[in-house]
Amino acid sequence: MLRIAIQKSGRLSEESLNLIRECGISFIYSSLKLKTECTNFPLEILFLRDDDIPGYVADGVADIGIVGENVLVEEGKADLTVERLGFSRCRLSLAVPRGSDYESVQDLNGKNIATSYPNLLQAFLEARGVQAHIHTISGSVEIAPSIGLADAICDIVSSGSTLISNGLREVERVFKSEAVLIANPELPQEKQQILEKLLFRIHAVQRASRAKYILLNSPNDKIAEISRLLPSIKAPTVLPLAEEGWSSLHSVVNEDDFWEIIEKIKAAGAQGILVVPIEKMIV
Ligand SMILES: Nc1ncnc2c1ncn2[C@@H]1O[C@H](COP(=O)(O)OP(=O)(O)OP(=O)(O)O)[C@@H](O)[C@H]1O
Ligand SMILES: O=P(O)(O)OC[C@H]1O[C@H](OP(=O)(O)OP(=O)(O)O)[C@H](O)[C@@H]1O
Ligand SMILES: [Mg+2]
Repeated sequence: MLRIAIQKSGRLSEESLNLIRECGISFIYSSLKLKTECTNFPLEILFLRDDDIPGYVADGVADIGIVGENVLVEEGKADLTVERLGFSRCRLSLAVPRGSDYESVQDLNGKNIATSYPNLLQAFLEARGVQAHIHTISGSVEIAPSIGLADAICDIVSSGSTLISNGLREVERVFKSEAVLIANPELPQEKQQILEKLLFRIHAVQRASRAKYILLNSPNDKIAEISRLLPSIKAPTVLPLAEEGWSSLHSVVNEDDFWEIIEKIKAAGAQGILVVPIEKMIV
């Protein structure tokens, strides 16, 4: 049985649970239970505070875990990373009171900065030759300037609305983060095999989430041209339509390139274009 540690309650929790579910793994979830065994895969889930996850994985209390890169790097455990997961994207930023005359990072020399990420902040300031006083606090960092605790803050930003609500202005980006899967580097072979099975499923889910299945009708004399414009796993599928001279083309396109491809194939004569989500994708 492989043990995975995920955040009990917070910004990582829902998507961590979703990822496990999308891998076809079932479990009984109750917000009061701190541990659950999956029913159809050799996995046990531990629900923990996110800050504790890198330490537990490094010590082998949990075999693998899901945590924000910001916490992982802050704790000096980046080498545990196995896979970037693409959710809970955010940044660690420096912010100052909105009315402040801040111009460059040098203005922070000698200033007090409140943060929950002293190591990441120290490394950022050191690289720019800035010496500031770092006050480490564990939460509600955005309140610090308004209660006279600090001149600036360094905290997680996503939409920026917490900064705005607290009269702050983002001035420097210190670190970019997303959720990552981490693993103990010395897993016994049986656990390593379970991890590989899990990774195989995660890759299928990730690939599918970026891809769309596309179906379209094409005049037979345009099949070659449209096929050249369509990316695919191997080559597009071509099926005859009930109407003479027409075929249906099926393929897989990446979400990022999607609109550009649609424009081109439409111009080349494609009609009746349907785009549908893909649940799993194994290549
Ligand atoms: N607003 C946000 N948008 C996207 N991701 C975020 C956001 N805030 C935080 N994160 C990411 O999610 C992680 C967990 O954030 P959260 O605010 O739930 O942590 P926490 O309050 O320290 O939780 P815990 O109680 O488990 O210690 C962060 O370390 C960061 O990687
Ligand atoms: O830029 P925004 O979209 O406003 O998000 C940023 C906020 O989100 C996180 O806190 P969260 O809401 O998770 O609460 P917490 O303080 O309990 O961690 C983070 O610590 C910021 O305060
Ligand atoms: Mg925490």
